[in-house]
Amino acid sequence: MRFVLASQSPARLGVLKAAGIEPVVRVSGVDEDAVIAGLPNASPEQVVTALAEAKARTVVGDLERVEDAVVVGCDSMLRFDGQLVGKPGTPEVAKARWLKMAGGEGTLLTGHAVLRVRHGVIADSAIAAEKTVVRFASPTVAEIDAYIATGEPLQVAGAFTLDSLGGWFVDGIDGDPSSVIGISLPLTRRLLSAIGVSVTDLWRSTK
Ligand SMILES: Nc1nc2c(ncn2[C@@H]2O[C@H](COP(=O)(O)OP(=O)(O)OP(=O)(O)O)[C@@H](O)[C@H]2O)c(=O)[nH]1
Repeated sequence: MRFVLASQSPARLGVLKAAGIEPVVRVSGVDEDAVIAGLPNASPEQVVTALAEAKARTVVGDLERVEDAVVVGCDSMLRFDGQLVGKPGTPEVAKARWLKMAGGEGTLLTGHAVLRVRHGVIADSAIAAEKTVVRFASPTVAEIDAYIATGEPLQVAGAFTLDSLGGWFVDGIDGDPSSVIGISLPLTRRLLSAIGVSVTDLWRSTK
């Protein structure tokens, strides 16, 4: 069975490979702003699951010659201070966010879409969001500036990482750590089971 990760995220790929999966990567290139614009009254969970599903569905057409595949799409955003935010985009936005985040907490939501695809046709799907509460430390302004200068915060949802430089500034989490990094292993296991796939079988499968 082919396992297709519809994401450019090196972190998602790393989590899956460390957990015994050898995904084929197919970047969806979905216009996330366009999807969000079409969801004016959606809840945060609805936004991240809609984005995850859009990403997964986008790559299905490439699989016409594949008899049996699983396609996984994900999307991560941070709910903080009453807002749902993705990547900061600029150093200025990253700094403004960190000045607010320091000493506080937010909820990192990751939407997951798991599709069963046979010869390019979606045979089954399972979609859900995982939530992890993140308690931020209180870095100094100089530490925030140094962190932003590395460029890392600009590449990630919520302008922080758990497993890289940002880890110095996270006091703790309540919930699934893999979901914060980009893909929840326990939730993905449950979604795979819902479409008739046992994750342990995937450990032995090749690309
Ligand atoms: N390493 C790491 N990456 C994180 C963390 N939190 C969020 N990210 C990354 O931030 C990015 C969130 O943006 P998304 O829009 O979900 O995904 P993307 O990177 O744009 O890639 P696509 O799935 O192709 O859209 C993902 O690459 C996540 O892996 C973290 O704690 N650690």
